[in-house]
Amino acid sequence: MATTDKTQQDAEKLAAAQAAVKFVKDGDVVGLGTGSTTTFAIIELGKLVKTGLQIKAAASSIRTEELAKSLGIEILDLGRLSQIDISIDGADEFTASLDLIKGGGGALFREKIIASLSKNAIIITDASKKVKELGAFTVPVEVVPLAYQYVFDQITKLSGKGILRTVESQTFITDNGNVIIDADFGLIDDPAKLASDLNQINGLLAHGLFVNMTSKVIMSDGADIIIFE
Ligand SMILES: O=C(CO)[C@H](O)[C@H](O)COP(=O)(O)O
Repeated sequence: MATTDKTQQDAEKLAAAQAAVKFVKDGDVVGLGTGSTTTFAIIELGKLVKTGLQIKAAASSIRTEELAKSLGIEILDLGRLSQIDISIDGADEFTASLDLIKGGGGALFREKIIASLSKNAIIITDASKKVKELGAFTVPVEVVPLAYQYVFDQITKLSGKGILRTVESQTFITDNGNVIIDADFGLIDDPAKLASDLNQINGLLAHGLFVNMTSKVIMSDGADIIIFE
């Protein structure tokens, strides 16, 4: 049963993170996601590194990179990697068929590159992220600023209601210097079709629908670890 209690949710995030880091082996190149759940995993990895685990990592955001470095995890240049052994990231929603919405933290573009490079793309979540159908959470869309109105209008043509993301009344700017449109498509019957339609839009750098990109979701519901694969 999903909870909204933060302490309980944090306990679930930690449990999922601890289960996920067990899949990391000596010598691995590890892709690190962004967000509160992934933060638990990065801290667990930092502890393992201090006790001798040898890994190198690629980060999906500046804040993840800073955290990882502060814990003694060596960071590689994501743009120079052809493959990542294992990645650990969070999600805003997931279904039993491993379709995801990501990008609540605004790191979706680099997260998608990491997932694309990963042999083993692991998503960790608390129980609140499991849904029957995606779409209660809006789909984040990263847009090159000069294409903003064009992309916004294309999203409207796909029956999406877009809102420019702001933080404290200021336009949110991604680590890549772009803006985010949070697009409400209602419940999404066919995530693969919507993902493909969004992929056709020029000026749209990345969207938060992750379809066929995940090896397993490790979810904690507080009592048990449940693995979807
Ligand atoms: O996609 C993401 C960031 O771009 C995060 O993984 C997603 O928003 C979940 O975050 P949290 O673990 O804080 O709930």
